[in-house]
Amino acid sequence: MITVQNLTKRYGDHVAVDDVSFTCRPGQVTGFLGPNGAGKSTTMRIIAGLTPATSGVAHLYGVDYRTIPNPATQVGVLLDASAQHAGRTGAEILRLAAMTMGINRDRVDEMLEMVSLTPEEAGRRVRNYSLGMRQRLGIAAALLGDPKVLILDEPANGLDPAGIHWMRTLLRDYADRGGTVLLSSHLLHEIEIIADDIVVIGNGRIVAQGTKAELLAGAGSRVHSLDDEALLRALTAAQIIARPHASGGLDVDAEPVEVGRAAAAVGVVLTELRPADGAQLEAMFLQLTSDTQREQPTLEGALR
Ligand SMILES: Nc1ncnc2c1ncn2[C@@H]1O[C@H](COP(=O)(O)OP(=O)(O)OP(=O)(O)O)[C@@H](O)[C@H]1O
Repeated sequence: MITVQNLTKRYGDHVAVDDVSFTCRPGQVTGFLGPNGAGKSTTMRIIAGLTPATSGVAHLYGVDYRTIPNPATQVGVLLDASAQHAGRTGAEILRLAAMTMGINRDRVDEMLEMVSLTPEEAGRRVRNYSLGMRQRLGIAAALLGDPKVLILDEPANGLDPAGIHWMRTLLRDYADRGGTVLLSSHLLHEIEIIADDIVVIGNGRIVAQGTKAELLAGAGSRVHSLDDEALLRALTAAQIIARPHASGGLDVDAEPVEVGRAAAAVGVVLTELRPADGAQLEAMFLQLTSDTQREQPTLEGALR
């Protein structure tokens, strides 16, 4: 369980984290979303005892990280996969960590196998690792002490699609066994699939939080039919707002059952009907953080 209460971090005049409060529940994956520079890493660093807060508290099971004896056996942290000693091999890094934690070295081989680093790769120096291999090693290090809480900053960074799928399964399994996961990611689709709870931060302030179901409730439907024009007319007649989607079909501000009813009433054949997905989280994210998004420069100048 992670409890963050009225957390503020100032760097000089700059407020990086501004009165932030949220809770991460055991058995759930909490997705932490926000644009670049929103304050995600700073918040996670404070929770993991690496940066002092200016005010407010960040507690793990009711206590400050820095007061936990042998914290790596309670809290697994992956904040920067490139922060490992580049001159050591993956296996050496894990063995040293196991020694520091006072845990059995057999666990190192178990973890290497779990993150799919082969013995040959584990014997290579980390400076020669790809980003995805570093992430796998970082995840192995975070899980080494069999902690109850995981704090992961952009763990999917650099992983290939199979790696992302693997991580998703791993974290789901971990949470299902009662673990608490706080996970930041820029991959909104990933968060949409894996997170149970979502916290959105913009400019250091929380702009939304809740269960994924709450935040995406009423997100509407995506529908494809053999006659979208007739369907659009039928929906409009039923006072349901709908608009054509850029890649075909319609986005509808109503639940699938209402769309199906309107289509059935006019005999339009549906080829696909489902609750709106990832695009909806993206729309929510962009809307909630619109004040804090950077301007997107056009390519005009660059292409000249
Ligand atoms: N040590 C520091 N000194 C001064 N400013 C800092 C320091 N660390 C972070 N900041 C500032 O605090 C703000 C929040 O940074 P943070 O790294 O927490 O954002 P983030 O949400 O993790 O961003 P990203 O998605 O780009 O990783 C930024 O404006 C950043 O420049």
